[in-house]
Amino acid sequence: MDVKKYVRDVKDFPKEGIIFKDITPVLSNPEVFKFVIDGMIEDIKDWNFDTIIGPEARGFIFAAPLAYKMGKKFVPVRKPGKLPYKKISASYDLEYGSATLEMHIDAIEKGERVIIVDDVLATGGTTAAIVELVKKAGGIVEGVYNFAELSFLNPREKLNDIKVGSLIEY
Ligand SMILES: O=P(O)(O)OC[C@H]1O[C@H](OP(=O)(O)OP(=O)(O)O)[C@H](O)[C@@H]1O
Ligand SMILES: Nc1ncnc2[nH]cnc12
Repeated sequence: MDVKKYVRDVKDFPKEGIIFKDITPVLSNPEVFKFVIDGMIEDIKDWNFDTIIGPEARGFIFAAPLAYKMGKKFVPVRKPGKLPYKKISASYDLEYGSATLEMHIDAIEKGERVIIVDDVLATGGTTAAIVELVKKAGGIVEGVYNFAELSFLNPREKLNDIKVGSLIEY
């Protein structure tokens, strides 16, 4: 299946000069969404991890079904002020601005192996910030896996020697 047919380019959103990859046509077609989730699982089935971290908001859409189907623990990383308990935080730049992400202080145990799952890997800023959070908590990043990767923005440069995979690449 040509999954890219279901990703819509929206010019100048949310800022002039950005071509936004709109995933809603993937989500509105149950057959395509199933193909995508199953394909993502197939790609990472041999990775060695206990836990999937998903960043708010679009990361949740892919990370949670993967955690459910693979029988793994799910950890949400959220925008500031959303998590109720004690938190650790990291700030970062992304394609269209800068932001802070938070994770519960007890979300990950020392030595726990985690992967980070998101919809789009663009500059890599979001993922690099989550790697920092996992390291602060004493966890080990097994790898990073995305629905779509914007390789023309060179996100892997920010992620050094971390294993990176993506279902589709631009
Ligand atoms: O690689 P980067 O340059 O960091 O960009 C990728 C991030 O940007 C988007 O999230 P956004 O912060 O727009 O939030 P949303 O999921 O709530 O829409 C996307 O879902 C990724 O998490
Ligand atoms: N161009 C883009 N499209 C969709 N999500 C993004 N997150 C960062 N850059 C993006």
